[in-house]
Amino acid sequence: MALLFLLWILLIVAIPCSLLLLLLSFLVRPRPVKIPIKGRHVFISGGSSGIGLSLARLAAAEGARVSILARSPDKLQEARQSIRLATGVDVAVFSADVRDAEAVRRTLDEAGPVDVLICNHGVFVARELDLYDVEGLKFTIDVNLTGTFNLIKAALPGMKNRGQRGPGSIALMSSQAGQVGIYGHTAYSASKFGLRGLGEALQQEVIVDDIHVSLIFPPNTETPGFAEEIKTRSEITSIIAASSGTMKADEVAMLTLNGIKSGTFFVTCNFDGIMLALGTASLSPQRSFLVAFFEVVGAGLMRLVALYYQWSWYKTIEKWHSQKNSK
Ligand SMILES: NC(=O)C1=CN([C@@H]2O[C@H](COP(=O)(O)OP(=O)(O)OC[C@H]3O[C@@H](n4cnc5c(N)ncnc54)[C@H](OP(=O)(O)O)[C@@H]3O)[C@@H](O)[C@H]2O)C=CC1
Ligand SMILES: CCCCCCCCCCCCCCCC(=O)[C@@H](N)CO
Repeated sequence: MALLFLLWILLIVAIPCSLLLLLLSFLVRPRPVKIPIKGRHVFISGGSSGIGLSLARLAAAEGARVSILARSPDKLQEARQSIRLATGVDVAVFSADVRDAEAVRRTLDEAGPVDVLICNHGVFVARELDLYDVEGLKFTIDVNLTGTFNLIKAALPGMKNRGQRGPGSIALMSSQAGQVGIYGHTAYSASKFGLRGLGEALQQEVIVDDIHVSLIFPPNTETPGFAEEIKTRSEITSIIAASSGTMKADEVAMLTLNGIKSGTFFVTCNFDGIMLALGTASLSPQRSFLVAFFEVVGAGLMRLVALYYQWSWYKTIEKWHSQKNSK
């Protein structure tokens, strides 16, 4: 009897799964790639603080030639000093506002050809849309989205003419708020969702140049920017964003760099991020047939988990408003 049961399991589970794995190992595109960091030019925007500073320190420690860009010259010098103290490596610093396309172009010309571009800069002021002024909405989109276009546009010619310097990478620092809309983050989520469309389209355009795109999706991360954000954001934003916990900048940086090195398109940072990636896979590229397997077999369950989170969030919103109205 037990033997029959085992045979039955083999027939209806193991064989279809094996066939699916075989099919996916043929289908997944683009093909897997490894991106070296040692001896390569890694250019990091927003590299003077938070996740970007951790990334710069990590890349320098791994033997990369590192350039960091940000607006404040003082913060850049402090960052340069802290990286030198931590790694003994002297990084190049460039002061420019990513919204200024001409300044970004001049910066990338001066920095020289880039092998790994990490578009990490970002601003995030959480506020309900009707309390946001138009300038504030425009500022968020201009920095987070248009600024990223400016960086890629300026870096791409040099990246395409790398010669025999191996595969290149363009990494876009998104957020879990770029996978699901978050209360109080209308402009921010719009800007981060925009990075996904940019990344998916760009990967199709630059695969021929052996350039590989990664999108990074951190949860709340302990950084100076986050410290500012939590001072003013709504309680609802805090409750919803807390669904995925809070990570350290060094942890996110290590996962980011590992994701870039392994050519991963969706780089997740925690278990909630893995569920989010499975739940939002849609038509995104996938290089790993194993991850593709879980995307295929897990899609239905992830939708159920997502509906639970939506139920929980709308319950929170309803409760918050009823408490506010009862005061
Ligand atoms: N912290 C978090 O909870 C999370 C952050 N992220 C994302 O990670 C990235 C880094 O965030 P985090 O480390 O927290 O941010 P920080 O505020 O700590 O650092 C932001 C960096 O970006 C630079 N920057 C900001 N605006 C511009 C601009 N217009 N031009 C050039 N550089 C600019 C800042 O330097 P300067 O001000 O001198 O220009 C600074 O170096 C962002 O894209 C953010 O959206 C994603 C998920 C969670
Ligand atoms: C399919 C099932 C999904 C289950 C998991 C859902 C959890 C989502 C939580 C979203 C948290 C968003 C944090 C944004 C952090 C951020 O970017 C701001 N701090 C500004 O930087």
